[in-house]
Amino acid sequence: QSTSPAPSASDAPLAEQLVNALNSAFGQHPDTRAVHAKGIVLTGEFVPSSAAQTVSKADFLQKDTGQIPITVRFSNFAGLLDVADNDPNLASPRGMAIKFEMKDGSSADIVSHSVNGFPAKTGAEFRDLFFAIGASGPNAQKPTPLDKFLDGHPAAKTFLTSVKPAPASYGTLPYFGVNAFKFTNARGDAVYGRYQIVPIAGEHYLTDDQRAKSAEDYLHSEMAERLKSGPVKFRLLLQIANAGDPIADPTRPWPDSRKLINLGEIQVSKLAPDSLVAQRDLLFVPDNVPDGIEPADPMISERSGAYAVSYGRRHQ
Ligand code: HEM
Repeated sequence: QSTSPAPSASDAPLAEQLVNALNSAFGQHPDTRAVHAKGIVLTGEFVPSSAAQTVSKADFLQKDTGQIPITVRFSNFAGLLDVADNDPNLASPRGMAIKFEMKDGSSADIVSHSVNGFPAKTGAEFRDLFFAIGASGPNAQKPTPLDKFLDGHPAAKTFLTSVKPAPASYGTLPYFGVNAFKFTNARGDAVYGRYQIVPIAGEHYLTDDQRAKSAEDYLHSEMAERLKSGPVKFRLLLQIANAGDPIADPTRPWPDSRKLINLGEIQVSKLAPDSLVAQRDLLFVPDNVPDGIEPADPMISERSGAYAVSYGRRHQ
């Protein structure tokens, strides 16, 4: 008979601790991701640019590969399936996860969200933040564990207290990969980069009044409506680090002046017939990358361990 570690046991593997920490904040629910639980699944294509192969020999970035089928999942933030799309706190940041499906059966994933930054520098810090959130319910004594955590972690405080306006559409938000990867081209030249995904329709947000009046599932119905007039398009960009830019600290965005390389166009064209069924089987893993791309920020493998644990728990 197997025994589960106590919720905050420090001798459990970090991946388990991370999911325990998320579960302490949101609860553990059947068939539900520990975080980014409510989402919609779509299919589409990625068309690599001719510049992409100058950055990396990764198979999905080669122009001569042609159009690559993709599966995309947009999501709200919280680990709760019933969070309203217009919830002012629990729905943001929004997520965009992409799976590039190669002809040989292999795949590559990008898992991004709608803020250029992160509240924690490392996996351990993320765990401590979420255990603090879990222990700071309405009946917690002041100062709460979260108050204390935020006092010592200014980046987390800024992230949690910054206003994140509700999007008009999942298709009118920019998304950011946040963690840095190393990209190597066929000549062996390497750069560090972070993904940025920019909506071709521009960025559009709701006013507070529009948000308050919008329906609980407005992002789903809006997407169905939007797709009637054609694919929803994004530009996949790579922001290139200058020497000295922080590679292993996602709380620190790189300056906007850094070089951006256009890697290609993402076209999201169709909603999956049954998102709930499709998303159950889907697992996006941040370190699922082909030859030519390597995780550079240690958080990428910490994340990947946690995603696998969450997948296991939601299939129990
Ligand atoms: C240590 C840091 C992090 C931890 C522990 C963590 C943990 C998780 C877990 C457990 C899941 C659920 C996976 C599943 O059940 O399939 C998840 C999903 C997700 N995470 Fe993270 N995450 C971290 C950092 C990030 C960052 C930096 C981003 C954005 C750049 C991000 C964006 C997302 C998105 C969009 C999803 C939903 C993926 C999907 O649609 O299946 N996470 N995360």
